[in-house]
Formats: sequence, structure tokens, C-alpha cells
Amino acid sequence: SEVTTSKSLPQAIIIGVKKCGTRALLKFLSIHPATAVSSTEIHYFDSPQNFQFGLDWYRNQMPIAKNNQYLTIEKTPHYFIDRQTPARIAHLLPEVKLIVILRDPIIRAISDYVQIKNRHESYPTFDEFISMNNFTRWTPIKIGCYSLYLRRWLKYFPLERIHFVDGENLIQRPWQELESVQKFLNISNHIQQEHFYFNSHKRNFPCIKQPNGCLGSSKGRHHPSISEHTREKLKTLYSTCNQQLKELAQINFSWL
Ligand SMILES: Nc1ncnc2c1ncn2[C@@H]1O[C@H](COP(=O)(O)OS(=O)(=O)O)[C@@H](OP(=O)(O)O)[C@H]1O
Repeated sequence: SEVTTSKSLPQAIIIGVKKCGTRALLKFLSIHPATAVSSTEIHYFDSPQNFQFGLDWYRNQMPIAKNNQYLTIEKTPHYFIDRQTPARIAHLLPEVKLIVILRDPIIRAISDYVQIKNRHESYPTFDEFISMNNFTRWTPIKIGCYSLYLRRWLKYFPLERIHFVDGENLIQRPWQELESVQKFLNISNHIQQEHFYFNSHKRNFPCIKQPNGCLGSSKGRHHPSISEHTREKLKTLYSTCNQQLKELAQINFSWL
């Protein structure tokens, strides 16, 4: 039969959170026959320059979907914390489904730190950062107070239209998280346990059983250990945010 191809606006967007496993989730979703996923982060709604190019530009950035791929998905983790994005998406894509993946904010902060440290050799240690007076204003720490940002999204989207993925469980038992995501997206339960294996060479992260089925070298990096004092300080800091998140999102992940 004839194969048609086209680009369409996304029906679902992974809006964040940075360093919580957004790439892994998108890669896993890409093996579903109904999905067409963008290979790069589009940054349409959060970039003044891209946003002025308009919706046709945005559509043109989308992957080419074959005729059975009726669900286009993009991911731009910065959307979650951007002030303008919730209203813009609500206005331009009123029916879109949103996916938010969340990790233990302490691990997320270390991951963010490792990425920065990789680019800046002389950067202080993580413990040194947390011992500074104004450490709560440091972006890698602030982002982990997820409830701050979620509140903004809930002004524009009903909770039913936002799906929360447990980023810790996505590493341990990805098929469980994928089952709920597929249900949320209203697509068949195609991605299952048999599609995965754990890569003993890379901190045991899950990969897909296919060529290039693991994430690249910038994912699954080595994390430095942090002091007990730092950990306790962050636990105290995040406990209120986590409690607010549980209530706002109506979720109860094990690390919350
Ligand atoms: N399957 C699999 N393979 C490799 N890495 C995995 C996987 N699942 C989740 N993760 C975790 O994802 C972290 C990167 O998150 P993101 O993809 O959201 O990062 S980014 O915001 O796009 O930069 C990445 O952070 P680091 O461990 O700091 O590299 C991983 O901990």
C-alpha cells in the first residue's frame, strides 16, 4: 500500500525536567510503532528567537511521520521552568498532552552539577557549593523544587492532561513507567519488559535491545559522592517542596 509521510504538530510534549531522564524516556517511546519523535530539543516556546518564527516553523522542526505514526512527540526539558511556556502551549496547542519526568531532586542536582563541572574544570566541588550562604539560589538546586514550577503549569492545564513519570523507577523498571505513559497517550501497550536489558558497563542503566539501544556518553555519567552533611541539608530543603509536589501532582513516588 502507498506510504504517506508528513510533519505534524506534537500531540504530546515531554516538558521536563532537565536531568531527570527525558532523553531515555523519548528514546524508549521511539520504539513504539505509533510514534514519531524529534531527535533534537526544539526550544520553540522558550526561545524568543524561535518563537517569533511561528507555528509553521515549529511544525517544520518535527520529525517526518509515516502513515502509521500518528503521534508526534518532542522534548525540551527547559520548558518546565520557563515562565512563558505554559501560557504559550495552552494557547497554541490546547489539546496537547504533557509529560513530566521527575527524579529525586538531590540526584538531579548532582547530575546537573556534573554536566557543568565537565565544561568548567575549576568549578568548586558539590559540597563546596552547598556550603555557600546563598546555595538555595543556585539554579541546579532551585530546579529541584518542582512544585514551584508545577504551580504555574496548573494555571493553564488540568492535572489530567499532565502525566508524571518516576525517573528513579524509569531506571529500575522502565517497562512499568512505559506502561502508564502508553496508557496516558492512548497508544497500545507495545513497549514491554522484553525490550530492555541493563548495561553493566554503564552504571547498569537500561537500554533497548537494538543497535545503538543505549544512550550516548553524555548520559549515565559518573556522579561524585557527597557528604552526609550536604545530603541532610538538601533533604531538609526539599522536604517542603516534595510535600507540596505530592499534593499538587497527586503522586506518591518512593523518594518523595
Ligand atoms: N537508560 C538510561 N541511560 C542513561 N541515562 C539514563 C537512563 N535513564 C535515565 N537516565 C538518566 O538521565 C539523566 C539525563 O537526563 P536527561 O536526558 O533528562 O538530561 S538533559 O536534561 O536532556 O540534559 C542521566 O544523568 P547522569 O547520570 O547525570 O548522566 C541519567 O542518570
